[in-house]
Amino acid sequence: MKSKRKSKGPVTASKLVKNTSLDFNSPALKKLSETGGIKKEYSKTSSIIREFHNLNKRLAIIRKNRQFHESSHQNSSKPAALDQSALSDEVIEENEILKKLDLLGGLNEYQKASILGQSKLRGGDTSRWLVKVLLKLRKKRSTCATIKPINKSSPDISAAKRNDKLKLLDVGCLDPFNYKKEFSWINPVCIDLNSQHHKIIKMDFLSVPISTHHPQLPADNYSRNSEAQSPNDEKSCAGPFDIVSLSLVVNFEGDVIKRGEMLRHSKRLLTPNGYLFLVLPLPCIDNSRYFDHSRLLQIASHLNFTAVEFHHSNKLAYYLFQLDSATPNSSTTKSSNTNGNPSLIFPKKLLHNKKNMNNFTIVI
Ligand SMILES: C[S@@+](CC[C@H](N)C(=O)[O-])C[C@H]1O[C@@H](n2cnc3c(N)ncnc32)[C@H](O)[C@@H]1O
Repeated sequence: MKSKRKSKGPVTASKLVKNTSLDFNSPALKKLSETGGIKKEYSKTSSIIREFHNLNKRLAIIRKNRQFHESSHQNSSKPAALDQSALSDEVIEENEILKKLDLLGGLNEYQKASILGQSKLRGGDTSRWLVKVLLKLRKKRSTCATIKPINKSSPDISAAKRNDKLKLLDVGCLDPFNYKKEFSWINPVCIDLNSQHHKIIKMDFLSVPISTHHPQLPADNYSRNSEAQSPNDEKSCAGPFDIVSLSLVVNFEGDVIKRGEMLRHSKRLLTPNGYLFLVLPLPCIDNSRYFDHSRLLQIASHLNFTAVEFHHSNKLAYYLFQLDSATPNSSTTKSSNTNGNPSLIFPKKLLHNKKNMNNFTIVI
C-alpha cells in the first residue's frame, strides 16, 4: 500500500512567503533562484496579483453601479423593475467575486505574493529608488530647500533631532523595515488596509486625518534593534508628512475616482513643499488606452505637483513629485472634454487605441 504521507517536496517561494519573518537573503531563496525554480513561483504570484487586481476592479464597478441604481431608485416615484433585476444580477456577481477573492486567499495571499515581488532577488523594494533620489536631492540642497539638514553622525538622536527627520507616510506597507537603513533621517509611518506587522497601522489611506492633536508620530518608536515597541494605532497617524509614498497602491484601487482622490489626499497630507512618491506598474503608463506619462504629468500639475525625477524600469514607473504650495490652486479649472461628467476635470478619455492595451486610468 502506498504511503499516504505527502512528500515534503522542494522548497518553493510560496512556502517561504508563508513565514512571517522573511529573510530575502536566505540560502533557500538564493538556491531556489539559482535552480530556476523561483521563476515558476514568480509567475504564480504574478497571476495571483493580476487576478486579484481584475476582481477588485470589477468589484469596484459593480459597487458603483449598485450605488447608482439604489440612488436612482430612491429618487424615482415609478416602480423600476429593470433596475431591480439589474441590481439582483449585480448582487449575484458581487457575491461570486467575493467568493473568488476568498478562494485566492484574499488580501493576505495577495500581500504575500507582493512581498515576494519586493524581494531583493527581483531588484529590491521600490523604496531604494526613492532613497537614491532623496540623497541626490540632499546633495544639491541649495536648490531644494525642503530636504532638511540631516545629522547622521550622531548616534544619539535626541527628540529635537528626531524632529529633523523626514516624516514619510508609507501607504500599502508590507514591510515596516523598508527604511531601516535610513531610520536616522527618515521617520516612516506605515499603514495598510490589512496589517502584516504590529508596526503597520491597519488603516485606509483616504481616512488618514490631515492634522492631529498628537504631534508625536508613532515612527518615533522605531529604533534599529528594538522589537518591543508600543503598538501603532489610528489615532497616532496623521499629517502633515514630508513624503507620502503610494508605491503600487493607486493601481490596487479598482475605482478610478478613488485613485484620483488618493492623489488629492496626498496633497492635503503633505507639508507645503512635500513630496509624493508614486509607483505604478509600467503598463499603466506605456500600454493603457486611457492613461500615459503626459496625462499623469497633467493631472499632477493640476494638483500643483511638479515631477522632480522619474524612472521607468522594465516593470515599474517611478515618480517623485514635489508639491508647490505657492502656485495658485488650479483645481477649479474645468477641462473642455468632460465625457458627460461635468464634475470631472480629467475624465476617462481615449488617448491610444492599439490592440492588447489595458484600460488603466486615474480620473480627477
Ligand atoms: C502591491 S501592494 C504594494 C506593496 C508595497 N507598497 C510595494 O511597493 O511593493 C499594495 C498594498 O496596498 C494596500 N492598499 C491598497 N489600498 C489601500 C488604501 N486605501 N489604504 C491603505 N492601504 C492600501 C493593499 O492592502 C496592499 O497591501
